Amino acid sequence: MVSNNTQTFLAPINQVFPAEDDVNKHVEDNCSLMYLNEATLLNNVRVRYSKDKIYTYVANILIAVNPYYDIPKLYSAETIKQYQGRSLGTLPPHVYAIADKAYRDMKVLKMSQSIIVSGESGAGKTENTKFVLRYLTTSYGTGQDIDERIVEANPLLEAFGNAKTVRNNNSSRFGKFVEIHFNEKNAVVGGFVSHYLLEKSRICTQGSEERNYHIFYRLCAGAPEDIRQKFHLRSPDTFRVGTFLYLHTQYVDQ
Ligand SMILES: Nc1ncnc2c1ncn2[C@@H]1O[C@H](COP(=O)(O)OP(=O)(O)OP(=O)(O)O)[C@@H](O)[C@H]1O
Repeated sequence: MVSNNTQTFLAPINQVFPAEDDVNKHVEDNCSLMYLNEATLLNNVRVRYSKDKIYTYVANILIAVNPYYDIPKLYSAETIKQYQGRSLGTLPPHVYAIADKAYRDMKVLKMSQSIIVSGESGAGKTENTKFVLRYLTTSYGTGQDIDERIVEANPLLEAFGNAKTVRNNNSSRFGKFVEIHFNEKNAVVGGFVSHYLLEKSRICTQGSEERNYHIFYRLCAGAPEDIRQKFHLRSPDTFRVGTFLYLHTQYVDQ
């Protein structure tokens, strides 16, 4: 017999798991839960999310919930400073803490480090990857052009490889392997992005409620006159898709 104060119902014993009495209590690391099962883990993440604490650890893995709005100061310059050089777990869970751990491990172990970002469409992978890049270039850059160039390459890549889908207005339709290169003094000196499996079919056809790659609409809206003439650019509503396939291929190949 299970009771949640308002309702009592019967459940098979193999579907009933122990939980703490106070369902509003939350912890920064799921490993610290008194009872660890799927329900307590999800409840912990849910309670934290309701308090704008979108990050939770499972040891040195970070769970991020997409808040779909800008949480004040969560990614501010002050927050970046706070996380610099701090061990995982000394401050509230944050994607900056993961970035800093990777950086410190690279320095100490003198080995390349990888951060794997995974999740369903719209989970926040692209945004969190950008926060990691911003953190590393701001904290450990040389203060030269290259820092900004690494961060500012993203809008360009997104123009050609991101599109509106029914699940995400800015869905990445390609896989990305982002490298950040450091010199012997452990300062950021470069970057390299490899891309995989661009969804090329989207250039010709999109499902209803979905769109072509952002660059298509940007060109239709603001291309210089010579490009407008060359590719017969008009309003996107009247555009015949075949022409754009040629245009997109030309730009991507450059
Ligand atoms: N930490 C965050 N704070 C505020 N908004 C966020 C955050 N993470 C994600 N979002 C919002 O959610 C949207 C979708 O996130 P994002 O594009 O990162 O998902 P994704 O996992 O990369 O999806 P896809 O696999 O479709 O590319 C973003 O455009 C942004 O509006």
